[in-house]
Amino acid sequence: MTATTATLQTLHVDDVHHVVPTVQGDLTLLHGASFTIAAGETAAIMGRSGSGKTTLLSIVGLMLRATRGEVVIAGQPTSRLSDAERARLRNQTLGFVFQGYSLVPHLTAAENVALPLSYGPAVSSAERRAAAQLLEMVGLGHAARRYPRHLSGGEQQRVAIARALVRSPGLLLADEPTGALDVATGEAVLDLLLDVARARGTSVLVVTHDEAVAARTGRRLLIVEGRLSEDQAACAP
Ligand SMILES: Nc1ncnc2c1ncn2[C@@H]1O[C@H](COP(=O)(O)OP(=O)(O)OP(=O)(O)O)[C@@H](O)[C@H]1O
Repeated sequence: MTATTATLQTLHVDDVHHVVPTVQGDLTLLHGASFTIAAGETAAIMGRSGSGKTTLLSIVGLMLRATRGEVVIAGQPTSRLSDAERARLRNQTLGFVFQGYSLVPHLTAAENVALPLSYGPAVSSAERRAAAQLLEMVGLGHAARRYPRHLSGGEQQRVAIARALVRSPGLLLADEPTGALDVATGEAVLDLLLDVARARGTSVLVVTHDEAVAARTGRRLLIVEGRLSEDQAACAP
């Protein structure tokens, strides 16, 4: 891969297989998944419950090692990296949004957004300002001092989105980000996530089984029993 293509590809997944041992013998959860996400691209991974979506997202998010295949993030092949190197790359290049918000209950909204900054080098005043700005961007500047228990589900997910973007990741990974919200709130939160990510040039890979969520992204990948393909039906006129 040349340096130019590497910088244009936020993510390259090459022939990823994942096999887990079970009492009945080895179970293959992923059968050679391959795809590329370009810089600034938004895509959805769709599939039924149990098809392997979360397994694939965990591998892309460097939380799980694939049995075979390669995941290249921002031009960096990851399969041979140590756990510490993978953790560093994850903190530098990836942001995460989950269904359950996963905010720290005893920290305010502003403190939750700034939390990822504390994992790296000392926080600069510019980074603190950026965290405050992000809270404004998700429409919660007025709620900076509130604790998660005093925010609605939609508001908590907006805080989680701001937190995921605070270190300016190249790629945002979202696993069923609207799954715990009612339809209207979910749509508003997803639109916000995509708008804020686009404004910052961040690629987005969202796992969902919701057609309405997938329709808002630029591209759909379909996973059926661990086999991934482009969703051609979605591309049809
Ligand atoms: N470590 C494991 N050992 C055995 N089976 C596993 C393991 N991890 C996942 N599975 C199984 O692999 C399949 C795929 O799981 P995965 O969580 O990736 O599916 P999913 O598409 O995200 O499902 P959902 O939409 O319900 O969250 C499921 O049948 C799950 O039970």
